[in-house]
Formats: sequence, structure tokens, C-alpha cells
Amino acid sequence: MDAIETEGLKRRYAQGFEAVRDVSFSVREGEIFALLGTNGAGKTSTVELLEGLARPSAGTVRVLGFDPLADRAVVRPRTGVMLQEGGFPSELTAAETARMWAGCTTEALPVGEVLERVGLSGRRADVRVKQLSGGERRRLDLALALMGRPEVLFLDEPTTGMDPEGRRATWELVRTLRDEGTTVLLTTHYLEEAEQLADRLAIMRAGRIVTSGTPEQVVAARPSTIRFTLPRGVGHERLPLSVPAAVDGQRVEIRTRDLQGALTTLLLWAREQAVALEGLQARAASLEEAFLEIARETEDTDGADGPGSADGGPGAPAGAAHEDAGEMDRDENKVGTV
Ligand SMILES: Nc1ncnc2c1ncn2[C@@H]1O[C@H](COP(=O)(O)OP(=O)(O)OP(=O)(O)O)[C@@H](O)[C@H]1O
Repeated sequence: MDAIETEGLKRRYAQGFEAVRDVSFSVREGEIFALLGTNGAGKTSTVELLEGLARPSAGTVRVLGFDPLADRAVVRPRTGVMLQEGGFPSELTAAETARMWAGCTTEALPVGEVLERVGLSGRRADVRVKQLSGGERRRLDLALALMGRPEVLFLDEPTTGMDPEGRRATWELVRTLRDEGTTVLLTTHYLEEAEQLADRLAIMRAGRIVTSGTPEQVVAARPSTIRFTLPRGVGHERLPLSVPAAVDGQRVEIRTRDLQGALTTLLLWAREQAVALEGLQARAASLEEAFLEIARETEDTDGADGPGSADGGPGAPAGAAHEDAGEMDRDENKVGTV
């Protein structure tokens, strides 16, 4: 059994706007799964359905095999939730807040241990919530989510406002929790965070999942880039590649799915012709590039169907939903701009 399973999930708000449109995915036990997407893509609207905070308009959700809304009494004690806004009483200290929360939690972990895990022990524990920094407040949120020894942890943008050190410490903690068997579903705007943490991820846009897979699969489906500058007097038409290249003066950019093949051809040609390829760079796409490209592509295919549209609009074509990154075959050897 998967820890989280969703099938044909929809969420329509009161005004008729459909923020979640036919979303299906599953998260395995002990896996970190990241939900990515541009602002308003529908991540929080989806996660709230998983947390049992709202009822789907259509489709099913199962968390640990139960309906998180109908079986709330069973599911809630086994899950930890870190919302985007904690909303604690601002006059209490971090330790008081944690103790209050522990009092409402069955089999709570010792407060000191939890605060220690999130890096809020010692003097910081005695600081009032209103005087904590934004990043420290996120850590307190995380501490409360961990208090009940959750089997499934929902983290909505967990490291927003944290400094780089706090972010890294949180990543380390999330990895440790995963290694201890906790299933983690997180939303994030930090693509590096998804790259660092996620075993698998899904990218949402306009209420739909437009691609999913391991970070490696999502990235591998995008073309790699080779860049270099040709010496004066060597025209780009002499290049040996069947792949067209984007050219700006002597600067060349080639985008290819066969990085090794294209590079071998290029280097053999350069040696034979005694041509120096100045500033030669070859690299696979990053998750950020893949994300931006996917967001752009789907924007094109979505037309005017923006997330803010009142009637929900027609959405992306059905074929775009739940596409497995491993099977994507778009932009073969697409030429980029220099
Ligand atoms: N209560 C509501 N009533 C009507 N529309 C809503 C409501 N909550 C959210 N929406 C809309 O649903 C869409 C999805 O919002 P959601 O918060 O799920 O997106 P998100 O992907 O989490 O965005 P962000 O990255 O900005 O947090 C947005 O267009 C938003 O304006």
C-alpha cells in the first residue's frame, strides 16, 4: 500500500473556480515527494485535500489507506502538518508553544528533544514567538509537526524565510526523518530543495500535473546544452552536426538529447580541422531549466486558461496530464537562443 494515493482529484472553490483538475499521484512509504508549480498552480489546494482540511469536489484521497476527512480520527494522529502560516499566539515563547502543542498531542515526543532537532533549543527556546525571525518561526512550525511522531509529514514550503544554513539543516532533518521511515510530501518554490530532497516529484500548472518522475527523469527528458565560440574565419556552416545550432556571431549554442554523441562528433571535427572551440561548455539541463521550460510550454498550450480565470476554462489537453517524464519526447534537439 502507498502512504498517499490520489485518483482523479478535483477541487472547485465556491465561486466556481477549479483549482485542482483531475490530479492523480501516489507517494510510497518512506519516500520524499515534492509538489512543484508556479504561484497559483494548485499545490496548497491539493495538499489541503490530503490533510483532510477540505473535501474534494471529485476523486479520492487515501492517506495510510484511509480517507483523511471521513476517517480524520484515525489519520490525524498519524500525520504531521506544517502549514504555510503557523498562526501561534505571539506572546508565548517557542518552548511554551511547543509544550502547549505537546499537551494536545497523544504520545508527544519530549519538547526539548523536538526543539533540539529543529535547532531551537537553548536560549532561542525562551524567545517569544513574535520576536522569532521568519525562519525560526518555520522551524517552530516544523517542531510542532514532528511532535506526534508522524508516519506521514506534510510540509508546505517548509524553508521559506530560512537562511541558507537553516535551510540546509532542515534538509538534513527531513532526510533523516525519511531514513527513519517517515513519508514526506512537500511543496516548494526552491528547485534546489526539490533536487536535494525529492525521491520523486510532480510539477503542477493550472491545477494539473504536467510532468512527474524522479528529478533525474524530469531533467533527462530535457535537452543538454553545448556552448562554444568559433575562431574568426571559421563559419558555423562548417560544423559537422546534423543538429541545427543557434548562432550569434561566432558564438554557438547547441541543444541536444544525445550529449555524448554530439560532443564526440564536435571534438573529433575540431581536432581534424585544428579548430579551437573557445569557452567550450557542455552540461545537462538543471531542474530549474526543466521547470521553466515546462512552465513555458504548458503556458503556450493552456492559452488564456490562467489560474485566476473565474470559470476555470478548458485546461491543458488531456494528454498533458500525468505525463511520465521518462516518456516525454518533446523538443528533440531543439535549438535555443544564444
Ligand atoms: N478559497 C479560495 N477561493 C477561491 N480561489 C482560491 C481559494 N484558495 C485558492 N484559490 C485559487 O486557487 C488557485 C490555486 O491556489 P493554491 O494556493 O492552491 O496555489 P499554489 O500552487 O499553492 O500557489 P502558491 O505557490 O502561490 O502557494 C489560485 O488561483 C488561487 O487564487
